[in-house]
Amino acid sequence: MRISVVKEIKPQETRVGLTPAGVTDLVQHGHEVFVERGAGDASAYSDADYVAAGARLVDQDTAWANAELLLKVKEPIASEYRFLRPDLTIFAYLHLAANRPLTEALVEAGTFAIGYETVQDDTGLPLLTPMSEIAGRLAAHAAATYLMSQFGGPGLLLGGAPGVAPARVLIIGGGAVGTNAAFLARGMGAEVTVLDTSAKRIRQLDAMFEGRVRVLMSDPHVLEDELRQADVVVGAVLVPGRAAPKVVRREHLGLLRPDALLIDVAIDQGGAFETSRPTTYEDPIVVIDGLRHYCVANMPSAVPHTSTRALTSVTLAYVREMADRGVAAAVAADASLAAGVNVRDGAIVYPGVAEAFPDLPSATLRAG
Ligand SMILES: NC(=O)C1=CN([C@@H]2O[C@H](COP(=O)(O)OP(=O)(O)OC[C@H]3O[C@@H](n4cnc5c(N)ncnc54)[C@H](O)[C@@H]3O)[C@@H](O)[C@H]2O)C=CC1
Ligand SMILES: CC(=O)C(=O)O
Ligand SMILES: [Mg+2]
Repeated sequence: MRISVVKEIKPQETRVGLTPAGVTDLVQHGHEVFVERGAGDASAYSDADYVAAGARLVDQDTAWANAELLLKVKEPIASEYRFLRPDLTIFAYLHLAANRPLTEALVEAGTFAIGYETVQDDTGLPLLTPMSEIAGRLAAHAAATYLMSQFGGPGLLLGGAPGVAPARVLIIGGGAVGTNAAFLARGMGAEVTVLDTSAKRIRQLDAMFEGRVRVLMSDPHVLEDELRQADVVVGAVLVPGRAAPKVVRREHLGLLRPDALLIDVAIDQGGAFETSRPTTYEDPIVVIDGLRHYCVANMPSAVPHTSTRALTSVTLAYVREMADRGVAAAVAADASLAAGVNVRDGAIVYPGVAEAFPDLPSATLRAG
């Protein structure tokens, strides 16, 4: 199969969709791999590394034109829509339920679109989890940084000091993001509370944290009480493939301290806070209703050396499966991969996306 890797052009996106080791693997399986010049630079992979691994270097247009299967990290942005076509499969984070223009573009082009974030196996979301783990850890870094005076914060040290109270971090959603944010924030000495709505998950977290983190079942009263006390609130909820539930509503903001920091990691699915708007690393914080919101939709791009490796380590097996069998046959044979299919043959086939855009064409995913 002809597989292409393009350079990410979303602002400040530094990851790349395949490492040179991944190229070697695919070439050994008899596939042709095209890599856009410079695609790996920010992840410390040079063009020479890709050539040594067996890839052919090409320009952007050629990479898109040659591809049967196109690997990316982030969703295509508007200037890339012109490359979408029916005989193309795209494998990337798509987050379509929060992105109507891209959903329309994929439907109109008839592109076969598989979102990393909805591939689902019996362990959960294997292609989302590594980036969630990284983003969760980075959320603790962001909390520590933006509580400091020099970064516009109230001047609080996350872990406090001997005899002085630590900061209070409220994490809403105790999955991969929430757990990793909690571990790191707790490790830095913060007083951490995690809210979730799944009794099963709450039991797991309770056992995992052994009393070092408060783990509470969320309900409207608990949420309001916790918001009143928080210095930092982290949005980390997910209902796979669907637009994020708006857990913190505009009217809740009045409960918060005026210098509280809101970090909405769930922004890629539309955000867990009603007031959130996506930001980038160029300007991560936006002040809305007087409160600082940190809403970077590609947090792992701050650490591309870590996150590019983590991403290829989980995507490669699926890429190899599609390349070896053909995309349609691989999807028909593997229910985990089939769960990743969001748009196919000009119709939305992922229920959570169809629900977000009821007026766009949708169909039930068929085998083959
Ligand atoms: N901004 C960024 O750069 C990144 C964002 N993400 C996003 O972070 C979000 C969370 O991802 P994961 O932790 O992997 O998901 P997950 O599925 O591991 O965890 C989500 C948790 O939220 C809980 N939940 C659902 N509805 C809730 C509600 N109303 N109140 C409280 N808890 C609720 C679930 O029970 C679950 O435990 C996703 O939208 C994901 O795409 C992930 C990686 C990077
Ligand atoms: C999950 C995702 O959207 C990211 O890593 O940027
Ligand atoms: Mg994202």
